[in-house]
Amino acid sequence: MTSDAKTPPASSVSVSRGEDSIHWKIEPAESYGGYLDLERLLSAQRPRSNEHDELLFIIVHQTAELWMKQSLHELKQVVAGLHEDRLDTALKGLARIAGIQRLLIQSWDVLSTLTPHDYVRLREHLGPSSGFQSWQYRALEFALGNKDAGLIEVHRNDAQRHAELEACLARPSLYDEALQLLARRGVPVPQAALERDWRQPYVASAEVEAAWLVVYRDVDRWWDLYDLAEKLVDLEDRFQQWRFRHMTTVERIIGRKTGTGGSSGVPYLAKALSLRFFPELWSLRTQL
Ligand code: HEM
Ligand SMILES: N[C@@H](CC(=O)c1ccccc1NC=O)C(=O)O
Repeated sequence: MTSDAKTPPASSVSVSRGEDSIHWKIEPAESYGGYLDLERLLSAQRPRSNEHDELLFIIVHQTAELWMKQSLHELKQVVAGLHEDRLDTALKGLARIAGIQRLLIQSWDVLSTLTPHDYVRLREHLGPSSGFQSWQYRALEFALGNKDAGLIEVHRNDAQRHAELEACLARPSLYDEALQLLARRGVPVPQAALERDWRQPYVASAEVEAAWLVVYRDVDRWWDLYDLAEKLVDLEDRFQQWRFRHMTTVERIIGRKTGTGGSSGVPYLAKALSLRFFPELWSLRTQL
């Protein structure tokens, strides 16, 4: 690092608040912007139209993709934590993901300032592109347990992405790992849930519900598993809030138009609201 703290430029006296050890001469590569690669980050917004609102549209999506990247990174640690019986590690990651989810839910407040009038004009420039093609979103859904293999077909022309999603599909989900943990602790989990083809969608069963009921009926004995289960419910609750805000934001902006990705639009998004990552954690409540 090149610094010359002794000689702040005369013009800096009023702005340096009397701090005379500030590093004034910094090589760009070693600076804040260099470390964060801001040159690249801030030149990655390339609007296709002259519409004022297109920058917002791009930035909301790009920040969502960055937060999805961080969530996937945390989820890996959460799943590994469960796999290795390190529940504290798993809970720490889940708390961080919860913070990210709150941000993502709030970001709909910014995007819903986009009016239908402004959006139709920039929509013409989107072609067939759609959030439906977000491979990180699909990886998140798979990691959480919504194994809908057909949806990776849209990445068929991108061998690398396709292979990554295939790998993600073939790994046990967060819920699969939670059930393994339950079984290792001595809660009777049916074999069918412990040894299954991870690529297949998870199918809810009365036996798995009964296993969770063991935990929920004696929370003092199974406190850490109960705590984990409630954190999973929180996660799914917030995921649904995100889906719901997506759907309502879409409806207020494009109404009942079909989507650029080729789906029915709002009806397609509404169907996702009946999906469940951790079905028995919801159904067991009726039995308590
Ligand atoms: C003006 C704002 C938006 C509109 C009008 C919109 C519209 C839509 C529509 C109509 C679909 C259905 C697929 C299709 O295109 O046919 C969709 C899917 C999707 N959108 Fe958006 N969207 C918006 C903002 C966002 C944002 C900010 C994100 C964040 C990354 C996002 C992520 C997704 C994802 C992940 C899907 C696939 C959902 C699934 O398969 O369950 N969208 N969107
Ligand atoms: N499916 C949207 C288009 C869209 O939203 C979109 C297009 C390009 C990049 C991100 C998008 N956002 C989420 O789906 C529409 O039908 O208007």
